[in-house]
Amino acid sequence: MSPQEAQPLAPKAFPVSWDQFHRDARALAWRLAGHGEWKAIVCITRGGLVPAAIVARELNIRIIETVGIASYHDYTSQGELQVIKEVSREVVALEGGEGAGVLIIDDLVDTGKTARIVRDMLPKAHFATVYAKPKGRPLVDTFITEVSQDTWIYFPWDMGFAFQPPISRQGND
Ligand SMILES: O=P(O)(O)OC[C@H]1O[C@H](OP(=O)(O)OP(=O)(O)O)[C@H](O)[C@@H]1O
Ligand SMILES: O=c1[nH]c(=O)c2nc[nH]c2[nH]1
Ligand SMILES: [Mg+2]
Repeated sequence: MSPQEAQPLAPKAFPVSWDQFHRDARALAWRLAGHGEWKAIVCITRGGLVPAAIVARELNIRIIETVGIASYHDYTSQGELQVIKEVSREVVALEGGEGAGVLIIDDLVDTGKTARIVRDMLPKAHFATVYAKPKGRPLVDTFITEVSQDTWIYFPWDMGFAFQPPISRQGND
């Protein structure tokens, strides 16, 4: 089901283009560059894959691990969180364990439930997202843009070009 067909989770829309996403993810890399050397990235799939690729390229990080968490269904509701793939033991054990020297990356933090689970897996890691909503913000160490809790962020990989009716025709049907 598309977000248009479904009853959206939030009334306000924040559409993000590929250009804007690339700029924001690069801005995140600039901010993280001041924190020293990262031994590895753990990206939260699937949304964390794209920002992780951009940050890894900018900061020359070569060890990229994934943790798979899913919770949102059809863009309409958040169900029970499912851990689909755990972090490998090798990455947990880096730098003495518990995620020290590890950078966790996701596209956004919303309620913070996903972030909580991954933080508990890697309590010493640094958690970074491109976007943050107020409820999840306390769980993130570094982010770029905050949007309000009643905003739904539309990522470029979820969108395509579509005809827009003229403003004069909208709401007149
Ligand atoms: O802060 P929360 O309320 O937990 O929500 C944030 C999470 O929700 C989205 O992932 P989703 O579960 O939709 O899976 P996906 O990354 O595979 O799209 C997003 O990529 C974050 O990982
Ligand atoms: O595409 C998305 N946009 C959002 O605002 C959001 N919040 C949780 N999960 C999300 N996925
Ligand atoms: Mg996700």
